[in-house]
Amino acid sequence: MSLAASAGIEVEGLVREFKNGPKAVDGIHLQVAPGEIYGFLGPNGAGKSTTVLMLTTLLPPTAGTARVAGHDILREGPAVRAAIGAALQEAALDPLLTGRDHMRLQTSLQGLPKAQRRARGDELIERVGLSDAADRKVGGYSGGMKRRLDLALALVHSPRVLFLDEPTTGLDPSSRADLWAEVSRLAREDGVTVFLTTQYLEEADVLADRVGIIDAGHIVAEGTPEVLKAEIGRPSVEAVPADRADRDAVAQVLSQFGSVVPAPPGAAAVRLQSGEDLVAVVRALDGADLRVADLQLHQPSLDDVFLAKTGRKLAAEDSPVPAEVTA
Ligand SMILES: Nc1ncnc2c1ncn2[C@@H]1O[C@H](COP(=O)(O)OP(=O)(O)OP(=O)(O)O)[C@@H](O)[C@H]1O
Repeated sequence: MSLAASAGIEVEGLVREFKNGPKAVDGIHLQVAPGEIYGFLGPNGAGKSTTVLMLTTLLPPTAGTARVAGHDILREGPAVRAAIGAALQEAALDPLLTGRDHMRLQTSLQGLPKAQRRARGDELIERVGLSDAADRKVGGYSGGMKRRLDLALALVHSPRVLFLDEPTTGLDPSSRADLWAEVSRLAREDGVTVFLTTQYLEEADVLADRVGIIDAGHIVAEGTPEVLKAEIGRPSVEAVPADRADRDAVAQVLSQFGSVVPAPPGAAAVRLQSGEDLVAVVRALDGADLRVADLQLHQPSLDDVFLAKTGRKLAAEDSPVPAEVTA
């Protein structure tokens, strides 16, 4: 078995049809390499959770199969479950137990030797930033704290593959950024393969090495966020001259770098011929003795990708971008 197969995910023609319901997942193929963060992006009802339930062996597929960490989800369920960790949408937390109680139960359920349970629980509680709240009942935790505890519980047995189903839905930007940083660290430092579903464009964009966009049970686009966006179109650059009277002169200089696109009053913009041109634009403006108050590069977004593939916008409202992620 190849290394890729042993710690990654390989999905072949996976289908799930619900009785009297839709074909929630309609023949998807995908591969996730070991240590890769794969962002599974799609609107409500696209088939993301159904896919995760099948890959974690909680729901049998109608057709097709998959190998997770080298094990077939149909024939080797126990081996799959031993290799994976999962934080799903319905976190099974008991409001009357503390965070530390949950860790104690989970370390025991996962069969950790008694002598190691306490230390492993404390280590993970600290890693997800819950040390101060560890002895409080979970009923009093915020949504973000519950998500973080859920992540810690999923990590108890050091899984090689981690499934996160919409891990940051409903979280405030700072809790979201904390969780992104931890997921990023798990992949980069510990080599954990991460399959993460999300409705948030920025989450997929910032966190995922590769993104699969799912709509109505079909994967409509797949690739690195950069490549997907590059397929849609080149970035545009918009300049606001320091002196409004220079607008036409600035537009003239910009036009050497691409085709003119609409810009707000007082500004000029072009769609660049290549993504590398911003420095050249600055030099050219400088060379023409034109000062700019603002110069911005607008990259096409994953929403543009979704729009191009499905004819619809993915999200009317999206999450704000957290300040920093330590990727
Ligand atoms: N148990 C079920 N019985 C019947 N239909 C179902 C069942 N579970 C999911 N579906 C349907 O399958 C489709 C895909 O649902 P799924 O939960 O996988 O989507 P999702 O992309 O995870 O959406 P969300 O972002 O809302 O969680 C939806 O139309 C949903 O209504």
